Amino acid sequence: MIVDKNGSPLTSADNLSPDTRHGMILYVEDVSVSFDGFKALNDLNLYIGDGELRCLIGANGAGKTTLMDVITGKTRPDTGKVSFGQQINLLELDESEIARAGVGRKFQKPTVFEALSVFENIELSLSGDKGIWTSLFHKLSGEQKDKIDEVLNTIGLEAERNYPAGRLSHGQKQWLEIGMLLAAEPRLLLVDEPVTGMTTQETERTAELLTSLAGKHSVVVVEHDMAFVRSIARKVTVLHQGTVLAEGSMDEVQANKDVREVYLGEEQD
Ligand SMILES: Nc1ncnc2c1ncn2[C@@H]1O[C@H](COP(=O)(O)OP(=O)(O)OP(=O)(O)O)[C@@H](O)[C@H]1O
Repeated sequence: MIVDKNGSPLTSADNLSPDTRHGMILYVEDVSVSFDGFKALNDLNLYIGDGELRCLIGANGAGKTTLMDVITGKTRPDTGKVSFGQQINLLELDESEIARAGVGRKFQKPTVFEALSVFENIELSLSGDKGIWTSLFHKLSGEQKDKIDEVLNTIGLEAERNYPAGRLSHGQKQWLEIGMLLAAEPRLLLVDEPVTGMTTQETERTAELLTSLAGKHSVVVVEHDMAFVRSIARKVTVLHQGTVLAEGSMDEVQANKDVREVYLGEEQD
């Protein structure tokens, strides 16, 4: 078995960066997923541009989580193709291989190590599968320290670098978790409902953070907070009954008759 520097087995996804020469980082084509005969995703097509920030909206049960689960390998579709760049077939990889290929996922609830400092939390995610003790007692290289500083700067937590993560506010924990993902340098970040439970100020800061990540990373944000979506999205995809109902700017989708009927109706004045 061939292993990488962390001792993890090498797979076809390692040493491969997604081929984005056509400007696309993610291709989801004709994907269907059934649970006991119920189609949670129904011939769904979604294309995410390299460096794009996309918002995914849709009522409860529209299929947003199932779609994220398919992209990250948690759920296998019955039919369809999912490709990372042009050449990496995500349906052939398991969840950890997909993460190592460069797809990061942030779940709604923050899961930081509360007793460890902000710095140590990021340090841990730099070191892959080595385990907590080896990671914390292993001497960091200058390059690794620079990387952690860069992440702290991006997420705006330099002043809190030595705080135990448990002392951070809810919003700061969410940013720290985004930072932990960034330490692994993902090309595509999937972010699930990042501003739930945040104060107005934290929500604004999160909008700035996610916007700043686009370009270097491609970011897909699932969110119910329409004001937040409006503040960050250039392009919005509306899911309904497991398929794409509409796609375009926030103004375009809000003006779309089908969208108004099934999803935004109650928000129109
Ligand atoms: N493991 C499962 N078994 C059976 N049905 C499921 C399963 N996972 C999801 N579903 C169903 O598939 C549909 C789509 O669910 P999904 O969680 O993807 O929607 P969602 O858009 O993420 O909704 P929400 O905004 O509430 O999180 C729902 O009707 C849900 O009940």
